[in-house]
Amino acid sequence: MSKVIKNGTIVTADRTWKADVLIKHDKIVAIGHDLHADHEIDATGCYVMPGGIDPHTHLEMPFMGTYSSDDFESGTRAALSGGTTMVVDFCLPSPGQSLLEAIDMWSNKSTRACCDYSYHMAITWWGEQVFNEMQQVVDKGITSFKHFMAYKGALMVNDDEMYSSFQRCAELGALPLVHAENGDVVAQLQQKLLAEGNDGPEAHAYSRPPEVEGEATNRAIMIADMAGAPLYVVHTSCEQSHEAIRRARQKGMRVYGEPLVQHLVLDESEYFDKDWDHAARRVMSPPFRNKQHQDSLWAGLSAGSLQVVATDHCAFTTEQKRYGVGDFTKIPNGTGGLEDRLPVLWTKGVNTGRLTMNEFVAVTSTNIAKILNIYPKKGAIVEGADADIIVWDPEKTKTITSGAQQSAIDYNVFEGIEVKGLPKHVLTRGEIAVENFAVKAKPGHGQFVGREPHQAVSKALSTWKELVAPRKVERTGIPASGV
Ligand SMILES: NC(=O)NCCC(=O)O
Ligand SMILES: [Zn+2]
Repeated sequence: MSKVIKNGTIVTADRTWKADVLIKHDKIVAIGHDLHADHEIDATGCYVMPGGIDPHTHLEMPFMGTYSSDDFESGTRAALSGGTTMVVDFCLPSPGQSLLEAIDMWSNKSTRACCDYSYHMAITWWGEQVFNEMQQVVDKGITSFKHFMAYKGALMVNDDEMYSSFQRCAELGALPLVHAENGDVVAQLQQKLLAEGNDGPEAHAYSRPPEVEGEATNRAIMIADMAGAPLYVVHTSCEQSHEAIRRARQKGMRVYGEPLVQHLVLDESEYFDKDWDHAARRVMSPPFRNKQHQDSLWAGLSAGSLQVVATDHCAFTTEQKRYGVGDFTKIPNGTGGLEDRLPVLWTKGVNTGRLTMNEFVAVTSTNIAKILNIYPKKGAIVEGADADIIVWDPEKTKTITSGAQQSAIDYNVFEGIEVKGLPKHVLTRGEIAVENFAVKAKPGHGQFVGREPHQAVSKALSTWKELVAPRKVERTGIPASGV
């Protein structure tokens, strides 16, 4: 069946204009005037934008002795309800486990996804098997690899492993990702705080100051540069980390930074709430920061030194958070955010003048589609693109409350925030998943999106690496050895 979106204003990362959008099956087939189809979607007073892409989610993730509570069904329903039409989750092999086995496990989990999805692969250990399997992982369309510099004794990799993995990424044209926090320093600070009797959720923030993030970000950038690889820094939360990214980009390095909507909007005072549950529900790594850091992140988005706003959606119930009563290091790290990312960012970004509408589209969709090499299939309103489209009503308001959310957990870190600007209709590859603000997502509709290595970036980096490679100087008249 064909569909046409009529009377709306199209907003993309580059421009804003009036036109109708014609959809056949799962694709956009025409953009123009006076287009007609079997089914008409009225977009009067609305903006028509590419569906959001959240490149950082953890659905049903085994972590800190439990599993994150949203699975691919509830997580992607939550995503669609807030205008996100694609998520990128993580295959997480346990130390020693085959990467290919981890892909099979995640493929079994994702069968009921309501929107399209892709994966990053986490590098949780290093060895010949991992080195070899990385090629097969890339061949299967997973072209980005996450490295945890934190979570010592669990997921953390050391510099030696990271350098080897980044070099392998460079060979394969893959993109390394880092969770940048100095895990050794964090582990020592945690023990010190506990020994001093600081066992509450506020100690989580004390144990992860911005310096541990700035140092790790800078280290990862330098290691990636030496390996000849680009670098994507996930959940950039502070000026120290942003500064390292900004400096690297000014030097011409291909480094990308991703703040989360939570870090942009929620600050460290959340951890000092008298209510233990309130504070623990907001425990995530890196932790929320103060207003100066938030200002730095907002500035980075409009200046272009930071490119993407994600959520790192990793939702735990209150009961799960209570595993850490008496020892903050046992509170499962992670917060939700998938369904609120776009409405909160629009309200706090576009409605305040911090972002233009076009910048909003860039940081929620188009930039990451380009970085992940899936543009313009995703992240664009052009003929031939997947019909992942939001019809956005800028006047619609709601107060965020956990009682009305799609996510499976029992609270919402944005509880009580009034948003203005919501998705009225959402299409996922041509299927209507939200109609007049009502969620109609279909489990099983989502498909895996395979990705190709980014040839242009890897060609540029390998050409440069070859030009500056060490070369033996051929000399005449070498003196005799002095021995
Ligand atoms: N960020 C967080 O606290 N939890 C999710 C896992 C991770 O990405 O670190
Ligand atoms: Zn992380």
